[in-house]
Amino acid sequence: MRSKTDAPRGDRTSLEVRDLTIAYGDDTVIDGLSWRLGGEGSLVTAILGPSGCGKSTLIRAIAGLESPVRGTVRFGGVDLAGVEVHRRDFGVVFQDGQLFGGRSVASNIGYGLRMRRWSRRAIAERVAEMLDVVGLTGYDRRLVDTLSGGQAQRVALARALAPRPRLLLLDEPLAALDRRMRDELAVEISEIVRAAGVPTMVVTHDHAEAATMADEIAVMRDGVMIQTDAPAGLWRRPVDEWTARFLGATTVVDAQVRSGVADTVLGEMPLDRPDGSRRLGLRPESVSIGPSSPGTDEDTGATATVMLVAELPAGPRVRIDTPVGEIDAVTDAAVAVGDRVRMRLVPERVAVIGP
Ligand SMILES: Nc1ncnc2c1ncn2[C@@H]1O[C@H](COP(=O)(O)OP(=O)(O)OP(=O)(O)O)[C@@H](O)[C@H]1O
Repeated sequence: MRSKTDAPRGDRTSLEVRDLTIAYGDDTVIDGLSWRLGGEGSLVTAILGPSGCGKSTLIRAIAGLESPVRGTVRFGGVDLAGVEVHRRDFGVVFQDGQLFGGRSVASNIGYGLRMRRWSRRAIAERVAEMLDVVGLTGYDRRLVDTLSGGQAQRVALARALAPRPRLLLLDEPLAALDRRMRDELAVEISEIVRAAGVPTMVVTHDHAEAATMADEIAVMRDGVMIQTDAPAGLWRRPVDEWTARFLGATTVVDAQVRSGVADTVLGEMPLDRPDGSRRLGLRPESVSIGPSSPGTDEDTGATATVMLVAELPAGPRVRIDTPVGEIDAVTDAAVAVGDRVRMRLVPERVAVIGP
């Protein structure tokens, strides 16, 4: 699909906000945020956070679409205050693409190039190249109004990347698409921006989407960056209970760590942490159940009763009654409602909460 790649431009770590404060009237949405985009080796950063936490506000402020009450947005060390949106050299894609209706695909993709006064020939070449990159070769004359949602977002991405921006800002680019198209396009966007070598910030509230696209995820809550980490680090070591639950932990249990073993009411698991108290975040995949061995399992207390069995595409999901209440778990064994079962914690699927 792609024939050429663009040379990386700009310093990957050079977008930075300092003491950024944004308000709508009396409502301060971001209050003194200092944050830098992109850790070492990271090209794509996802901002993940619940609805209303200020993700779009942040990306709009970086794009120059919101004016800070206080603080700065800097790129490459340069304060962008007073630098107009189109002079920031950032590509932006919104949820609904915001294509220019009544115009062709080629006209949309060439927009930023005409603004920059590229020659007609250079524009035609770049548009053809971008159509190839986003898999829409042959669509140049199509009116954008006739495109599917997925095609329209591809055109929006091509339009944003055509002028070779130094930063790409994606605000919920897949939110308006159906699940299958989202999954497909998340992979494609990730491949395209990596081939282009453009540092990218993508706002989403979908965990899977964030993990698919990004090397690094920043969790935002009430205008504050709570934790920034690679996806695996985030799932396994959330900084606090709120983050663990936001990332999908449905149950939080206390554990006593002694000599590399964490002991909980749901059973034990190896844990390479100093002796002491810990809290563990569990999602359904963190607990696996199997047949109980009467007499032995009962001693450890790690038994439960099956309340419900749901046959999901990824395998059976069970609801079990445990000493900490009803929780969801997974199983490979054939179990039925009412069965007494043994619980096993799956260490690599358990979130260890805290620094
Ligand atoms: N133009 C505006 N005028 C007034 N309030 C606004 C405006 N835009 C956003 N807000 C408010 O600011 C807060 C943060 O909104 P923002 O859109 O940045 O959140 P978000 O994290 O992107 O949410 P979502 O995931 O739902 O898009 C919300 O309370 C929202 O109602």
